Amino acid sequence: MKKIAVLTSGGDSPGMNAAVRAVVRKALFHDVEVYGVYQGYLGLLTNNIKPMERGTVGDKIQRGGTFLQSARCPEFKDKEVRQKGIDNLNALGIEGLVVVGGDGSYRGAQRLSEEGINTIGIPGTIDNDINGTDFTIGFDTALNTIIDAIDKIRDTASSHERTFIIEVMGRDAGDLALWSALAGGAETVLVPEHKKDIKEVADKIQQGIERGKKHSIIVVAEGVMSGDECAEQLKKYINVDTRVSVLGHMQRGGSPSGVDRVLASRLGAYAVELLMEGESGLAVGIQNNKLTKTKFEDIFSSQHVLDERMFRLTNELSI
Ligand SMILES: Nc1ncnc2c1ncn2[C@@H]1O[C@H](COP(=O)(O)OP(=O)(O)OP(=O)(O)O)[C@@H](O)[C@H]1O
Ligand SMILES: O=P(O)(O)OC[C@H]1O[C@](O)(CO)[C@@H](O)[C@@H]1O
Ligand SMILES: [Mg+2]
Repeated sequence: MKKIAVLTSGGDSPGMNAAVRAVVRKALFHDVEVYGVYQGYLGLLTNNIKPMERGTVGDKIQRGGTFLQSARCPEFKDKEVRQKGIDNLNALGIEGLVVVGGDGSYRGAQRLSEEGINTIGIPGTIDNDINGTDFTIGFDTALNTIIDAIDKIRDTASSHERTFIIEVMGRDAGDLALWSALAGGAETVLVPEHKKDIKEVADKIQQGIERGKKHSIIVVAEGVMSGDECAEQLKKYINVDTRVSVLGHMQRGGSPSGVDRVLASRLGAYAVELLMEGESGLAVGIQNNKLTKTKFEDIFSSQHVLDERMFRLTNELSI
């Protein structure tokens, strides 16, 4: 393998730059040429592909976002459209591709691998919703951003004896909501994986007030309902002063944590090693602190599941 390329795709996540840096530096270390594809799969189609040197990824490890930029490119699901991207890679003599992204990006990577480009996925999403890895790059940073917000909101919630509803990201996956609720000491967490009766939530808050609690914090994943809707529903059962905080895209930004930088560096280098060994159609990950590789078909064979023990623990500790 003499030439490879790397791209970032889907929602950006802190640590994507560190992953790209690792891919570039590891490849150059082994005298493999590296290209950067800008704007994810869209850049493959528009031929926005440029050679990268060691210096291209200098001063990037600490930066949030992705300097390669990202895109949602729905037309990439079309085989004929994808062929244009494959032709662009072939024209440059690029034999291997590293895709840093989430589950949707992996679908595209799987197709490319079936259609003749050796492709390896790296899990880069704040959602932590990918099978085959305990953690995705960006989850730890986003989690800490949310915890910081919860801690600050708790101060003002307590001063004013208010119930705060904090809406966090997660359309289908409750990991960010669950982990932040546990770490932030929230009273209740609402995740897409579990239906929860709002009356039960209201009863719990009422019991807390009766025990002398000065504030309550509810973390709701956006996929369950909006923070405003949650407040509306709560009002049907309990008369408390509520406020809603929607954390939004701030959760996706910021300098990556040490954990995310190290994870990104390890996974980026491992992806290059696998390409050099002629591997394709799989994604790298970390399980029990060991680097692992999993075929895309195995990753997609089951749904990502929430840690049920952690879910129960969060409820037990917040009573
Ligand atoms: N079935 C598919 N076939 C080919 N390409 C796909 C497919 N699904 C998604 N993609 C490509 O992957 C891109 C990213 O997917 P998506 O928007 O779902 O984000 P993601 O990678 O899951 O990241 P995140 O969930 O963190 O935002 C899509 O815009 C599209 O270009
Ligand atoms: O930036 P966009 O396209 O609005 O996407 C937001 C979504 O992306 C994610 O951050 C990552 O998939 C989700 O948690 C969120 O719902
Ligand atoms: Mg996704």
